[in-house]
Amino acid sequence: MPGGIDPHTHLAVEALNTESVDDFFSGQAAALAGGTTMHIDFVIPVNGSLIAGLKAYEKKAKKSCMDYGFHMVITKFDDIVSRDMEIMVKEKGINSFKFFLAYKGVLMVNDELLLEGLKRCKSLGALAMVHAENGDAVFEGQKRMIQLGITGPEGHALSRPPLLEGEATARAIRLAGFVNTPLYVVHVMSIDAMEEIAKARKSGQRVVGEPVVSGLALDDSGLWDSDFTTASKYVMSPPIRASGHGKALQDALSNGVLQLVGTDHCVFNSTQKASGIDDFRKIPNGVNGIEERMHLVWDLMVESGQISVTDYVRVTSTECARIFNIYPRKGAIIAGSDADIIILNPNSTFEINARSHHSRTDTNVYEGRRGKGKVEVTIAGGRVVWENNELKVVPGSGKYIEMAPFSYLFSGIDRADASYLSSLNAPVKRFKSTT
Ligand SMILES: NC(=O)NCCC(=O)O
Ligand SMILES: [Zn+2]
Repeated sequence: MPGGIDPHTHLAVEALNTESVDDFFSGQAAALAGGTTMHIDFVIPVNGSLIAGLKAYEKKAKKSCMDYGFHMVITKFDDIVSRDMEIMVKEKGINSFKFFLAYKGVLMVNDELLLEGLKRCKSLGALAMVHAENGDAVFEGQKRMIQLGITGPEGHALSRPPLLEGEATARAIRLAGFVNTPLYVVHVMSIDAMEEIAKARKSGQRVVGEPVVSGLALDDSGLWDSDFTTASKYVMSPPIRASGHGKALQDALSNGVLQLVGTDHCVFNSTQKASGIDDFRKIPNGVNGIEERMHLVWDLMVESGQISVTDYVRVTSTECARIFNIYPRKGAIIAGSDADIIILNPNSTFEINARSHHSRTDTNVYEGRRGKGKVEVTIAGGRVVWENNELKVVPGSGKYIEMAPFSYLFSGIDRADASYLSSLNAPVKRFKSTT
């Protein structure tokens, strides 16, 4: 089958945080060992400059051992950002931008900025992505937990409940509908958010919902573990939810309400996580998943009979290639496409643990998990890079994949705009009556 494409990773963020290029490569090695042959990574601008941000990331990525692409994060909006967004799309091969509705005072954008961003994305044919949690309310929830004396990792989940994810998802969807531009909701973690996506899609709105493997496979019980190292490894945002949400997200993936599976892979080791030992607000957010995604999605969804093998290929590879406009170069095994191929043995078993995984991080949120369906061979660009449990990666062999704007999600948007305009019956030509 075609190699996996992970639409949502933060390997470069990890490497920037630790100033260690090795962390970027260890994440990539993990990806290849897990059957993912391309990842799309988030670039967070340095000092608000998209161009400087991209340069910093490009430096890290030079010795990449696998194919990769970039999304770009927008944290402010002015004429310079607007121009830089155009450069990113027209010259740098970036066709999506992420807006954080959470992380108040750091990355969060308000509705005015989100609207400006949505309009700019639409004009460039770029896909707007949202991290959907109400950051103002999260801030309030965090204060509430601290006042209650809840300073440990469980306070993270308690301070940002599903309703805040549902609210922000609904708001982003409505604003994207108002602008009439496609919207991609990253890391959908709750029933509340999923139901907003279901409603919008039913009405015909172009909304893509991305569950991540942690949201599908885990529940929040780990956050209540009495060992801080164990509990803190599960801290990510939106939080891993109470039991019941994961199964609902699985159902939504199998019935088409949600379209593709990402990881949001963004790991911090236990020393980094320990910076929040006295205050959950200081625990860096993020969990692993890039090595586990293909295995766990197979085991959870195919082995259990919830989706077909064809649907597995769609949600782990093909749909991502189509949304980010790189199909059929990626996401397919046909003449002319890159020879990114994996062999997954459905009868072979896997067991996950931090001792044997390929990321440099020292914990794994799936520790001890066993299942069926193991990637035995990974071929990237026609070269075997993983076989007999052995990695054969060559630094520098990975290519930067440019992604063109105006994916299929934009087709017909202009006609919908035209019919909206003709439906207005305005402006009304008026005369002023004389009395
Ligand atoms: N999700 C998370 O906790 N970490 C990565 C950054 C983000 O996507 O919010
Ligand atoms: Zn996010």
